[in-house]
Amino acid sequence: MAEQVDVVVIGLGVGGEEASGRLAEAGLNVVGLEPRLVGGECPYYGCIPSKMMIRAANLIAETRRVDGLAGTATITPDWAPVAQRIRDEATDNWNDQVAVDRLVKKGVTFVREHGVLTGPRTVRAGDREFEASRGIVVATGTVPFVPPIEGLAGTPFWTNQDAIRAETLPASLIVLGGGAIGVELTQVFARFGVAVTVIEGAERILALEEPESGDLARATLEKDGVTVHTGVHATKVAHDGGEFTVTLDDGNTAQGEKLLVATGRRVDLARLGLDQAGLDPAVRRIEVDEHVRAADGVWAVGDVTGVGAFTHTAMYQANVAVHDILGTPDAPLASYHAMPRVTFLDPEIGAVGLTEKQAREQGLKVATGSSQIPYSSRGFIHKAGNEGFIKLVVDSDRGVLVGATSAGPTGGEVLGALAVAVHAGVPVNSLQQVIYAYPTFHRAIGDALKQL
Ligand SMILES: Cc1cc2nc3c(=O)[nH]c(=O)nc-3n(C[C@H](O)[C@H](O)[C@H](O)COP(=O)(O)OP(=O)(O)OC[C@H]3O[C@@H](n4cnc5c(N)ncnc54)[C@H](O)[C@@H]3O)c2cc1C
Ligand SMILES: NC(=O)c1ccc[n+]([C@@H]2O[C@H](COP(=O)([O-])OP(=O)(O)OC[C@H]3O[C@@H](n4cnc5c(N)ncnc54)[C@H](O)[C@@H]3O)[C@@H](O)[C@H]2O)c1
Repeated sequence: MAEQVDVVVIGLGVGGEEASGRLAEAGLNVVGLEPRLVGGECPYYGCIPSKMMIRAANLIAETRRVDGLAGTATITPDWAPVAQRIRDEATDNWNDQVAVDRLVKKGVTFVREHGVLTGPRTVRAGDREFEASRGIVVATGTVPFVPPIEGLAGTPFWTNQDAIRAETLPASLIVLGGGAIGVELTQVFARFGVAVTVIEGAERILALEEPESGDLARATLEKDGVTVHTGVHATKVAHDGGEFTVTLDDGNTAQGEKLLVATGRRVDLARLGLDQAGLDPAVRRIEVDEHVRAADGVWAVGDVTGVGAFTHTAMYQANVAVHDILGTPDAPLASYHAMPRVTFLDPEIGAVGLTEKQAREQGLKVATGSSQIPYSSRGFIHKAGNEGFIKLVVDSDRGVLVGATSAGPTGGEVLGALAVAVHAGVPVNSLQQVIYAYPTFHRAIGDALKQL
């Protein structure tokens, strides 16, 4: 007999944890299913441990900038405190008891099982079955996409999970894929002395961002001693027990003690039973409407929806789902026109909304303005490590920003102002009247606006 509940949440990563906890706190009878770690990818293998690694790597780089600005400094990089901090402070050695307790305290019935839809409102979890009167929230995230390259399957390649777990570092590393995961981890390992080679199939790394961002990221990594191949594909991977050899379609080869595959993510819906809820199990993402509804009585949140694979997106969609399920009057509707993202390189590369190319492809009449951080007063003062730029993308017909990039020492923080402008459609002539404090990095926004 199916147990009667209000809501079943399948997958308790960032999105599912937020949705289930909030719904339970609102008084609903909520079951949360998670076979692995409550919290998902972000706290255990993603955002948090990777940003701890980045913090450490940036300290090394910043120490190396002391010479000539503040005296002399030497640093001997040591991975041990980073690996230890990831175990002690980020992941509790990959133990989620604290997260489980927090969720249960909010009133969620936690079941450590894989969930399978068995009908429009029913979910099987191990030997239990639940019938959800209000509905089901699918928050099952993604898994690494491993491309079908000859020889790759069966080799001991790393995914992000292995990279985050590393207790010792290899002498050399090949990184397949120059997206967010690839470039962030590349810079970390390079700054700790690993000889890193990046292989990216697209013409630039950070291929979906402005070309200026990819060029800056490449220059930055090369300054850290990284070898970057772009516009080339791996055709073959071999592992001889000690070393990987990757053959490229331009005839070159790359060698490394480890190989990190960071070629994107994919949904893993094969065993979810989506067809039982009237959804196509072969989809590459679960499409949702502005209420994040996927079907009658089914909501989907987070990476599984394919709308920007970010923790902030999962939280945002969870909030929309919670209000819709609770029937809140004037519930918020999902809109992604001001999607922010920050690649935590040094310099940080933040962006919001459309790139110039995307805006043109949408048929907008586009104007752009840009400024260079090193030529701003604050950039001049900062000196070593001051690389970066602001780029604004304007819909000239409406006179509003539709996209922007902010790269620099605090590029992700400066992005906040631009995200507000794109989100709220603040008129450009109003942005031009803002008093930008002197001498801040964000004052470079004012310089870029002068070009419009
Ligand atoms: C290295 C790395 C760095 C990142 N850095 C950032 C960053 O700095 N900022 C940022 O915003 N984002 C970052 N991300 C992305 C971020 O981690 C994801 O966007 C976020 O985790 C998505 O949350 P989610 O809830 O959709 O999915 P997930 O966190 O993937 O959680 C999904 C959960 O569902 C479970 N599940 C799957 N199938 C079932 C089933 N059938 N039944 C029950 N449970 C199931 C899984 O076990 C998993 O725990 C990073 C990702 C990586 C890999
Ligand atoms: N700072 C952040 O917010 C952050 C950090 C890390 C990850 N993430 C999220 O995680 C997601 C996954 O990250 P990711 O870096 O794996 O994916 P991605 O989609 O960002 O980048 C994958 C890259 O691999 C390349 N690629 C694919 N197949 C290839 C092949 N066979 N050979 C060479 N290159 C190939 C693609 O062209 C692409 O540039 C991102 O989309 C992002 O949303 C976010």
